[in-house]
Amino acid sequence: MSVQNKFLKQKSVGVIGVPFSGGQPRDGVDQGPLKIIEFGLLDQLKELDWQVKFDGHRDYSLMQPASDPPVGKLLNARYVSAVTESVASSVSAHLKEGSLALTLGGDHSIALGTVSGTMAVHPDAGLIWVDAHADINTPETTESGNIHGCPVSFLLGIAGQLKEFGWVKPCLTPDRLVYIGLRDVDAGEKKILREHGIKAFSMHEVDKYGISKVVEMAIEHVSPNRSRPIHLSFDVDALDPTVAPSTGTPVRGGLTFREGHYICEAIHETGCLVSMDLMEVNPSLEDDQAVFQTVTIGCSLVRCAMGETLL
Ligand SMILES: NC(=[NH2+])NCCC[C@H](N)C(=O)O
Ligand SMILES: [Mn+2]
Ligand SMILES: [Mn+2]
Repeated sequence: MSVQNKFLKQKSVGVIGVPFSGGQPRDGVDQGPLKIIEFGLLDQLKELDWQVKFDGHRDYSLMQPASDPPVGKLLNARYVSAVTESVASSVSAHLKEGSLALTLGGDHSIALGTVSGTMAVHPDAGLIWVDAHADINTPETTESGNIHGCPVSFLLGIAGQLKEFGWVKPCLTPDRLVYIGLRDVDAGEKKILREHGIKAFSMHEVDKYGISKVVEMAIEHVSPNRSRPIHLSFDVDALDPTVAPSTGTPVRGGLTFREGHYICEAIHETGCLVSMDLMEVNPSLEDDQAVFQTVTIGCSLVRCAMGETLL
């Protein structure tokens, strides 16, 4: 059974490859989008009857400033800011045309751009963040200084005013955010989640209620009665490292293959998905078999979110 999307004008998708790794220290995650496209994702989406518009892999390295000293603890702040600002306008452009926006990372700092771009067009959209990590550190709480651990705090407007990120508008409210898959949350992040009353289903809740109940509750939270558009930001490290090994910050005890796919299938069934990120696939980590496995799963997660069914 195919599901009609309530918020798209046509069954078309704009695909944005963001070969960027500046939000964290490990090289190779910038090769994620190239591998995913090489693996045939665009043809796979065409087979699902999507009209596919691929922006090409932009060379964001041209945006790297000659000098980018730390801003407080934050590393590569100017570079991350410039790249994500540009990603935001790419995402907005596709959404304004009535297409779905699909962004392939790259590290998760890129979601600062994708979510900003989505909210610019759909200001009431809900955000489902599937990840082992909450990525909600502020410039104050971050221990690593890696901005891929911080995008959500910027989106919520709790990161404080940094002139380097002057373009970022607080576009997200705590009631339109939900997490699935958390299991490695920093002490400062736990405090933020608590203080802002942010809904989060950690692996504990996945064990307790099962994935179908968790996803149902998560969807109902951000899009009551399927009333709001949904942005899905999927960090591949939400999956267990035995399932998706090639990623920069793996954490054991993650989602199974089916749990990850179930999330995407259920979100497709809402008919509300307008924007999706697939982040943190790093094809330079682990052996060829592991890379193949991770890239394959990345593609199948996207296909499921875009309507592939088992029957
Ligand atoms: N997108 C990710 N993989 N984030 C990992 C973040 C890890 C840690 N919480 C940090 O702030 O650095
Ligand atoms: Mn993560
Ligand atoms: Mn993440």
